[in-house]
Amino acid sequence: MFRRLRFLKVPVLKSTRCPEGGAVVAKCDRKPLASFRTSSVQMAKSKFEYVRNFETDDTCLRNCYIVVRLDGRNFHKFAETHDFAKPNDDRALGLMTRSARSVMEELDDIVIAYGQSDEFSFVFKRSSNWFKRRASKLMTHVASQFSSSYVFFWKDHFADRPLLYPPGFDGRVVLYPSNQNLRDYLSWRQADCHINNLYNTVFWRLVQKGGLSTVQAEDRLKGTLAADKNEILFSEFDINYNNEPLVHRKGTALVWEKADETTTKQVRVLNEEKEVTVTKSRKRVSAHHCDLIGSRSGRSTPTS
Ligand SMILES: Nc1nc2c(ncn2[C@@H]2O[C@H](COP(=O)(O)OP(=O)(O)OP(=O)(O)O)[C@@H](O)[C@H]2O)c(=O)[nH]1
Ligand SMILES: [Mg+2]
Ligand SMILES: [Mg+2]
Repeated sequence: MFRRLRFLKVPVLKSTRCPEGGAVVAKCDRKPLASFRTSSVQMAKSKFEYVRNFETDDTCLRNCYIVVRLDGRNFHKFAETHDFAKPNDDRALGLMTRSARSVMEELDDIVIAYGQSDEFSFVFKRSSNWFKRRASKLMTHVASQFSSSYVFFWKDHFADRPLLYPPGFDGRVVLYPSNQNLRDYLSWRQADCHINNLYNTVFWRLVQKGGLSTVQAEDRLKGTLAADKNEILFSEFDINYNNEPLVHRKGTALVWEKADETTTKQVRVLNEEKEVTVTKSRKRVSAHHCDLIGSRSGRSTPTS
């Protein structure tokens, strides 16, 4: 440490006694501290400043939707370690949604978010100039707000299950220049939700109720189409896949919606206390489990 200081030629401070009170004061045996600061500031502006040029410009192209997608790191293991229910754990899905809601409420310009399994996508409006559209700033703010919320709200969703280690989420930024591209992106993520959920629903039925081992269930489902899986569920387990919970089949979309909030207030009118009701229209994040794209009338009723 001291060797490093010597190398940097930092002035060495010596302690000395005040003649009056005996207090220890610092004394510099080279330049006064103020002049050292001035010269180091000058150096930072001149000699060292070139290092800034190593930073790459990651400004997102204007006029595009900016999508930040997060995905849980090694959540296969995380789900096993924390005994997530198979194939869907509603506590875990609720916690993902709670964390995504926090991202939307705390950060600017997110118009819609969509999540399923261990992932969530956040769509920034095309005109957003938040953090000068710098991809790294946007992505890291989303990832850190989401991760800290996931840990912060864990106990609200897993009351009797302690968090055993800190989870992590990776992030990526993708730009979509047209409405159609964005619609297709969201459709793609929702199709992924559907395909995985159908597979997982049949797979775990075969294991949990059908008495197959995981290897046998995998073999049974090899090469099957969606119609075959629906048929197995219906004929062997009396399950109509279309009646499975929407949140599992469609994932969760978060959007801003206006809602009226009514409060009561005490006011003094002509020296008399009166109670009045005040209604204000506020924007709040609401969750939907529906077809994101497709029939315009396919919107389901909000669940929260
Ligand atoms: N049991 C259970 N597991 C879940 C649930 N949600 C997510 N998972 C697990 O999380 C995994 C998410 O898949 P991926 O994101 O592709 O894989 P990963 O293990 O997170 O690996 P990386 O994302 O590559 O780090 C699933 O395969 C499940 O194992 C759930 O509700 N219940
Ligand atoms: Mg993952
Ligand atoms: Mg995933």
